[in-house]
Formats: sequence, C-alpha cells, structure tokens
Amino acid sequence: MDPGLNRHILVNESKGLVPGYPQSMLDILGKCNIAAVHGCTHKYMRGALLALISPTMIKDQLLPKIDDFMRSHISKWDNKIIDIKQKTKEMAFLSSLTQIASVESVSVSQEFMPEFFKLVLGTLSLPINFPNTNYYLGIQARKNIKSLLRKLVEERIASGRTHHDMLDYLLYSEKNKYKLNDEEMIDLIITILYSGYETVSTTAMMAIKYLHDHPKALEELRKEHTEIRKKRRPEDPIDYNDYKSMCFTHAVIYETSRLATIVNGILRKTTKDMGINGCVIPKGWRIYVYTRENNYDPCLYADPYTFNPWRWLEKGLENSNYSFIFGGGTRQCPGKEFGLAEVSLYFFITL
Ligand code: HEM
Repeated sequence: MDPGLNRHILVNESKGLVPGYPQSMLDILGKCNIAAVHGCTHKYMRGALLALISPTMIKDQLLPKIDDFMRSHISKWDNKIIDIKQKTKEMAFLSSLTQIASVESVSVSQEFMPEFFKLVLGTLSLPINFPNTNYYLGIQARKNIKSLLRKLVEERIASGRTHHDMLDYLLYSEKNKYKLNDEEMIDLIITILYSGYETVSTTAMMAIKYLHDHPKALEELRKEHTEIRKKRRPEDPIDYNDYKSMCFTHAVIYETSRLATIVNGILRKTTKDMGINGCVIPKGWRIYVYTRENNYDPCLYADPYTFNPWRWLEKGLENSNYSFIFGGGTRQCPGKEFGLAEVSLYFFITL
C-alpha cells in the first residue's frame, strides 16, 4: 500500500517485476496481448497500439468520430428511463468497436456484444475448462470473436474500399510502421475492446452519481460546455482546441477515477528472488500493488473521501509520481487520452 514501494514495483519491470495477471485472463485475451508479453515484444505491441490511439491520432482522426458516435448513440436514450450501468457498458463497447471498424460495427455488434460480455466474465474466472463454467464460456467466446474478426478482415480486404478507421490503419496504412500478423492484430483489437470497457463504462456511470450528488460541480461542468457551445452551431463537431480547453471536465474524470477507484490494483510477478524493503520475495510470487489505498491517502489528497474535482486543477497533481490512477512506469495506461476523450464527449453530449 505504500506509495513509494508501489512506485518502485511499477518502474522496475526490467529488474524482474513483470505483469502477473491471472491465467484465465492470459488464456482468453491471447498470447500476443500486451499483458502477456515482455521486453521487445511488449515495446512493439505497445507501439502498435499507441500508433492507433496516440494524442496525434485523437487530434487528427478519432475526436470527430467519437463525437459523431456519442451523438447518435446517446440520442437513443432521449425521453427514456435507462439503466445507467447497462447503458454505459454498451456505450463503452460500441464506441471502441466503431473506432475499430466504422462501417461494419453496426452489422456485427449484435452478434459481437454477447460474445464480448462472456469473454470479459471469463477473464476473471477460475481456469477450469469444464462446460458451462465462465472460463469455458470465455474461451468459446474468444474463438467466436476471432472468427468474427477474421471474417470482417477478409470482407474488408475483398471489398477493396477504404475507410478511415483503426482496421484500415492496421491493414493498409503506409504511415503505420508497425506490421502485425493476423494473430497479433486480433489480440490487439481484443486488447482495445477489453481495456477500454470496464474502465470507461464505470467512470461514465460513477461520474453521473457524483455529479448528481454535487450540483456545484455539475454547474461548473455545464458552464465549461456552454462556453464551447456558444462558439458553434449545434451540429458542428467539437474541435481539438475546444476539447483541450475542457479542464474541469478532465478534472471530473480524474476525481471520479480516484474516488470510485476504477482500477483497484495492479498485479506483478517476480521472475527471480528479489529483496524488497528488507524482505525476500521468492521467484514466481505475485505482488498486488494495491493502488486503491493510495487513492485515499490524505498526504496525497487532502480530505480524500470528498468528491472535489477542483483539486485536479492544481498544477502537478495529475503528473504526481504517486498518483496511480492510470498505473505507472513502462506500463502506464496507453489508453489514457483515448479514454479521457470518450468520457469527455459522453459528458458533453449527455449533460
Ligand atoms: C479511462 C479509464 C482508464 C483507466 C482508469 C485505466 C487504467 C489503467 C491502469 C491502472 C493500467 C496499468 C496496468 C498495469 O500496469 O498492469 C492500464 C494499462 C493499460 N490500459 Fe488503461 N485505463 C483506462 C482506459 C483505457 C482505454 C480506453 C484503453 C484502450 C485501449 C486502455 C488500454 C490499456 C492497456 C492496453 C494497458 C496495458 C499497457 C501495458 O501493459 O503496457 N486503457 N490502464
């Protein structure tokens, strides 16, 4: 729980502290998924992912598409009583799927979504491969998702048409220096869908609760959005400078991630006997970096149990070495900017 020790563990992968996620997760997410690979392979797969969701891509390509998706998706919630948990889950999944395969996302989503939900459940199950266990269903779901993705890729290639989405970028772009084989590409797509699913949906859901409970914060957020709306017609897509000016919106997302502890902790595994703070951690042991505790540390966050987005407007907190909301070290979340953009636009359209 100690922030200094936690940081030490997160920044020392090269000294033998590698990801230690459960077997079920590795089996279901695939052997090329980022959490399963180390060293140069990790660097390469991370580079390939960042090439798709880097801040430059967000600025040049993704932002208008996320905006467009949120508008059309959230308009379906109008005048209805909705289950916010279920709806934010669908939103997070479909938002990523639309960025991956823009045109096909509508036709494949009905088949894809139930399989994806089974895959997610399977990753957090005991690895017992017996019919009807969550693990078994998760493995089956992975197989089904793989064939759906293969079919999608084949049809995309056969159609000869170009679309400005992640799939085209992976398949054809000359600008993309990362060339992936079929298996790597499928595992990367699954990684994008998986990593941005619980994180983005829970943040989007919990923020609604906190904003409901804190009208001053909601008012401030709306004020920020009204200023942006004044400069444009309702149908105009948001531009990058406006998006970057949403400081309070970003602060609400950070504060929600902290207070709701969207990610409880981070798992590492020792590859050799290691001395840490005077103790020997034997080779192969798991270390649970319990970042939840750090989120409520009064030395880092004054009055830690209060929802106070304004604290994030102070310089430096976001980049503090001891803020682990998006992890730390070489595995710090590569989807941070993408996730922030999705949740910010969800607020902009919904609130
Ligand atoms: C918005 C809320 C999000 C939060 C709070 C969050 C949090 C985190 C944390 C704590 C880690 C560190 C895990 C570790 O060190 O083992 C991580 C890693 C990761 N995140 Fe996120 N994440 C978010 C959104 C996203 C999104 C939208 C994506 C989409 C691609 C994503 C992709 C990843 C990937 C691929 C890794 C593994 C990186 C690696 O091993 O190099 N995340 N995230």
